[in-house]
Amino acid sequence: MSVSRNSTPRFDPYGDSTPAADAANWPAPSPQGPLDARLRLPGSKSITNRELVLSALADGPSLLRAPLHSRDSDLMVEALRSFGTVVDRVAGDGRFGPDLAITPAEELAGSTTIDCGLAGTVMRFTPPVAALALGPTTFDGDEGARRRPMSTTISSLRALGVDVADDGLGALPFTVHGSGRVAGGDLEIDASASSQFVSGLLLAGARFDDGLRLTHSGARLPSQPHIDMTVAALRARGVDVSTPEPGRWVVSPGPIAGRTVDIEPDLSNAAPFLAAALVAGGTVRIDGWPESTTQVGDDLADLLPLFGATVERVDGALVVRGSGTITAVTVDLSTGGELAPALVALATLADGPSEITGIGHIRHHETDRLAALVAEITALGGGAEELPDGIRITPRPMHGGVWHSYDDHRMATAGAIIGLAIPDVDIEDIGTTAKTLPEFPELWHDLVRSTR
Ligand SMILES: O=C(O)C1=C[C@@H](OP(=O)(O)O)[C@@H](O)[C@H](O)C1
Ligand SMILES: C=C(OP(=O)(O)O)C(=O)O
Repeated sequence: MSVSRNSTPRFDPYGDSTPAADAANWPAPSPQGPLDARLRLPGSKSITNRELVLSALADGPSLLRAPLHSRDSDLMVEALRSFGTVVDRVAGDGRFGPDLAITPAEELAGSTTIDCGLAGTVMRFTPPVAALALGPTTFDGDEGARRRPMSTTISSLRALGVDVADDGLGALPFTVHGSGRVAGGDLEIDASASSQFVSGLLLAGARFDDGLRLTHSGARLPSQPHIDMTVAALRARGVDVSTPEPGRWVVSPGPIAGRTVDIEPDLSNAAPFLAAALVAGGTVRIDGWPESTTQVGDDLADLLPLFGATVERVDGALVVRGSGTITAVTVDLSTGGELAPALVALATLADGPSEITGIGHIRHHETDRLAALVAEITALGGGAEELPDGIRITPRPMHGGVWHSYDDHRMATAGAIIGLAIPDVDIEDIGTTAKTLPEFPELWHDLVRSTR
């Protein structure tokens, strides 16, 4: 496959429009016919990183079975180790790497620097842990991480009486001067930029002297299922947490139990694979799909039929069939913004204009995803424009070219979806999928080769 370049200026969060070297680009494979794919996916990023934090804060050892091994989970492991948590790799079913045995530290120790990479879960979940540690912990991350909003984490810790030193920009880097304890109590925050501000505080709240009575007072709250996932994970470890009304959570002070947890496969990472059935036609079956789950990726079973798919749950698998025709949609995705890049990619190949709204906050994800999607789709000849709270996609004949990834795993996989249908799409930096799915290129090649 030849590497072709488009000359449309792209959205450039780095202020550096130098295109990546051709050598780094990955020719997106296209199938020879309808798919007949069957696969399993590695563990959920969101569950793995919650369970790692809870295991570090627990009053006894934990075992995470079939956890995710990726850049985001590795960064979380390293962060928790630097507080004194022991995390051992132990033999598991081996499919996607070892299990993790976690022994909490006797006392959490600060005096460390934590590399958050580009992981929202690390930068929003570990500062409250640092507040419980003794000594200063400095947080920093990738250049792109310094653009992600952190002011709610900083101001909420300060409101709880924790000393935090920053440069006043509400972003990384900053230093939490932990004193070994947090008084806790009442706290009002604005979590409209990310649900992770709520989850980070709830995860540590039971370890605060007075627990946590948290109220969200902003205009909207994205990603409610991710907060429900946090509440469920706490309850499974014996923490008394209630939600007396929407936007309010009460965590009683008390121990967090150690436990053995089977980590579910990552259902949000299923989005590009399932979307492929609609683009190429045929069937994609993902085994190990949980019967019930707090993962928002489960909503794909309701979302993909809107695009024209047939979806069935069969013997613990989710089976998606496409006819090769994709129906345009109008959908509010405020609960599942992380699914947006894959669904936007699908919409570029639909039979009419689509609007996906409720996702203004994804401007603060790994990159400004609305700007990045519009830039990359229009560069390949497609039609897309930003809305105040989302994106309008107007399908037009597209052509090959370089699809830029912006260090964003879901931008890279969105390009791969389009590349199933449009010849000569070359993905810049496919390696960025290692953030949550290092196996993506291999699994995608297997999917594309699975034609009947
Ligand atoms: O708590 C979590 O594990 C996540 C919450 C969501 O963040 P936002 O609320 O910032 O969208 C989601 O998009 C992200 O991928 C993971
Ligand atoms: C928004 C995402 O990640 P993060 O956990 O870094 O916020 C994502 O994975 O889509």
